This record gives sequence, C-alpha cells and structure tokens, in this order.
Amino acid sequence: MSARVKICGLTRPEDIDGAVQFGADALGLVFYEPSPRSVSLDQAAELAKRVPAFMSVVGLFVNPSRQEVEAVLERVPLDLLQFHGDESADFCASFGRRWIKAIRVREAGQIEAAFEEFHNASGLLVDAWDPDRYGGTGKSFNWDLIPDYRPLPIILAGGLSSDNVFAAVKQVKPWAVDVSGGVEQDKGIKDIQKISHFIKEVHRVCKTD
Ligand SMILES: O=C(O)c1ccccc1N[C@@H]1O[C@H](COP(=O)(O)O)[C@@H](O)[C@H]1O
Repeated sequence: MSARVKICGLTRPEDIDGAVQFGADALGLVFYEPSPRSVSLDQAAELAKRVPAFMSVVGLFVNPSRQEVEAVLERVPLDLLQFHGDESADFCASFGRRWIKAIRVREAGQIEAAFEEFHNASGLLVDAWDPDRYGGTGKSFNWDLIPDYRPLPIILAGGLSSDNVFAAVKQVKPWAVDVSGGVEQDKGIKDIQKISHFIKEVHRVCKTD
C-alpha cells in the first residue's frame, strides 16, 4: 500500500494544476504571514476553485486567533485544518472541522504523548524541530523516533524530497507524506517536474513491496 501525498505551500494556479495532474491527494494553503508561502484570502479562494472533487484542500495555520481561522473558513472551502503551532486540542477541535496536528519532533516519547493529547485529530503530522521556525524548514529528523503503534494516522514531513521519500516511506510506512521545500524552485514557487518525480517515488514503494 502506498502513502498518500500532500503538497504544501502552493501559491500559483499552475502549481495547483501540476499537483492535480501528477496525482497529489491533498494540497496545502498556508495562512501564516511570516511564511514566504503565505496566501491572501482572495488568492486562496481562487486557488481552491481549481481543485477537483475527491482531492483535499488543507489550510495550514500557526497559532492563529479564532477570528483568523473563521475569516478563512468563510471565504475558502477547506476540507481539513492543519495546526502547525502550539495550539491546544480543544482549540483545534472548536471549529467543527476535521483537523490534523503537527508536532516538531526532537526527542523520544513526544509522539506517544501527542497521540494522547490530540486523540480527536484526523492525523498526527510529524515534522522536524527547529529553534526558530515552526515548519517549512527543509530539515528532517530521526525517523527511528516514530513508534510502530499508531492510534492515529501518521503524516511524515520535514525535509522530504524525491531523493529520500522512497526510503522514508519504506522505513516509516506513514499514512501520508507532506512536502513543501523539496518540490520548489524557490520559496513558494513549486517545480512541476519535482512534484512529478516526488509522487512517482512515493508510488514506486508499493511496486517494490
Ligand atoms: O511551509 C511553510 O512555510 C510553513 C511555515 C510554518 C509552518 C509549517 C510550514 N510548512 C510545513 O512544514 C512541513 C515541512 O516542510 P518542508 O517539506 O521541510 O519544507 C510541511 O508539513 C509543511 O506543510
């Protein structure tokens, strides 16, 4: 069984179209202004219109206010909320939408604790820890810290690219992988060939199983 693929940090219509064409399962829009991949409400509404049925549009937030999330939900048809900061489980659940929680992994036991704390999530996204940034760092972490017992689907992120995603999926067997920097030509500007190669590498895993 292959892992699903989320391509995050899309800002241009042509990148959405490329990710759709090459078989991504989910597309991420960043609503976090410090990120070079951040999109405005108008931009996000236009990008979301291009996404066909049976593909998910995911909204990424970092420590947003309730009003910020509600303003996005009024304008953009999001299928899933991704909380990538220090949000509580109660806050994440309070919008009546499906949500996933990202944690930044740096030590043993953290993932097990997060399974408990965020047990109502639709998935736990595991990313690399960085002292200065919440995500989109291009850094990976020690995949041995990911336990075999998984009460929630694991979404593997952090420094993935077509060079390492085959090995990552083989070793970790995640429900899904999430990539941003590894499929870009510049921050917020995706590279369609890299997206295609990345997705092919993920799908190649099930052919070798
Ligand atoms: O993409 C961003 O700019 C970003 C900003 C703040 C929090 C998360 C962000 N992106 C997410 O980070 C991980 C890893 O990204 P990368 O592949 O290492 O570049 C991924 O889940 C993105 O969705």
